[in-house]
Amino acid sequence: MTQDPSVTTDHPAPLIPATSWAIIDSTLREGEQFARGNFKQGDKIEIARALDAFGAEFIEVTTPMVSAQTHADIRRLTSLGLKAKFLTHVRCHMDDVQRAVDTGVDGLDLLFGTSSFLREFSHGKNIGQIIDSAQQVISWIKTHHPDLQIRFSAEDTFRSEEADLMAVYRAVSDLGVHRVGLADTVGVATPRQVYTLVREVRKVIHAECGIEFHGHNDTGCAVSNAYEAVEAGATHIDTTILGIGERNGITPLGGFLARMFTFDPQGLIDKYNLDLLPELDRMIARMVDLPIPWNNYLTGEFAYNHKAGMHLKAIYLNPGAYEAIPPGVFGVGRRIQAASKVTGKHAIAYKARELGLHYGEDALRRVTDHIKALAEQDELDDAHLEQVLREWVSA
Ligand SMILES: CC(=O)SCCNC(=O)CCNC(=O)[C@H](O)C(C)(C)COP(=O)(O)OP(=O)(O)OC[C@H]1O[C@@H](n2cnc3c(N)ncnc32)[C@H](O)[C@@H]1OP(=O)(O)O
Ligand SMILES: O=C(O)CCC(=O)C(=O)O
Ligand SMILES: [Mg+2]
Repeated sequence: MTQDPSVTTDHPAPLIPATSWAIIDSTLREGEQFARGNFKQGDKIEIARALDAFGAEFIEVTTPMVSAQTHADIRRLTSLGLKAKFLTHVRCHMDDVQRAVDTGVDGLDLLFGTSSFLREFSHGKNIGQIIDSAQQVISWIKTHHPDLQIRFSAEDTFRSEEADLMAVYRAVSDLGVHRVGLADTVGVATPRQVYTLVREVRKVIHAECGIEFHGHNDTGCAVSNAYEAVEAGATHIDTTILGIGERNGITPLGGFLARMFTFDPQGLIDKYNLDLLPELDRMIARMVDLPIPWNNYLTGEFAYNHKAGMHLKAIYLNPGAYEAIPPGVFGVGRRIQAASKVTGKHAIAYKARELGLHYGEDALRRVTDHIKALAEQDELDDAHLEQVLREWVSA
């Protein structure tokens, strides 16, 4: 195989520079809401260290209101001396905030549901009361803990009235939050809606106020929506390793990075230790006792499996012909599956050459057809292919 010429890191100006956004990895918050997310303190430390080694800029942890143990866990995490900044996700309520401020975190991610669903069935507050609570809580934090970053998110953003959202975002921006959050809590938003709303929000908040996007994957749009958010000017994207979270989860770290790599490969290579991604995915798969999905972005067992003859011919010449992202950058390998009924003579010739066998053109056609016929009968593996190639070369 030729050297991998598909790594193109010489874009003059990336379409979306990796410096324009940061990851808030929420495996230790949203991930704890996953059906099988039940991390003990040791697991949390392992996850936090792994995310830090990877280069995640922020690590979001569950609210200390959960329990005394969770409170102690957060204090332990923030004492590890990691480079990543810790944020804790708390209700917009004085009790929660006062409990959170002594955990050693760098910031508080406040939230309040603004949709009619959540106003009626979750907390019972109207928009005026939400703004009043935000004012009380944010002013208190800014007075007593001015070093803490503050983010305010309108939970269930995409089922909220736009006028309500703008009133809330304008108010919290005026109160001096560092970021506002848009949350697609039930995974219903379309990419276009995300793009449009981020642009609208940008108009009512201060220029230095960041925009965070949190997207669930109920309708399969979590990665696209995160991408559209960034394209529209979002500065922070929530991810979890393998996408774990409530129901079927949120934007997966690997999927989001795969998407963004195509716009600024060198930017991602500079920012993150991308080849640690497989370890992150394996770590969470082990902890939640589930396999990594076979079609997982980048790290799934078959994410880099190449099989069809037409593909294989080109792949041997330049893997970029059928790969958007070179696997080696993310610490994974590709697999050439030449032994199948959809194989072709170029793949078989290549395999033969690897074994030091030479086939003339006619013999190559014959052995290729034979291999295809065998594969029509039964699965063929590489060992069987090798055996056939050795037998037929002298036949
Ligand atoms: C979409 C998301 O993922 S949002 C984040 C979800 N995260 C969590 O729920 C964190 C884990 N949760 C917990 O440990 C518990 O739910 C606690 C400690 C937060 C609260 O527990 P409890 O006091 O037993 O209340 P419970 O969970 O039954 O009900 C939620 C309460 O939060 C209130 N609430 C809901 N959203 C908010 C908000 N944004 N700000 C303030 N209060 C809120 C509700 O009104 C309700 O309080 P009430 O009983 O006074 O009406
Ligand atoms: O705080 C946020 O922005 C997101 C909360 C959440 O998990 C959600 O809305 O799905
Ligand atoms: Mg969520």
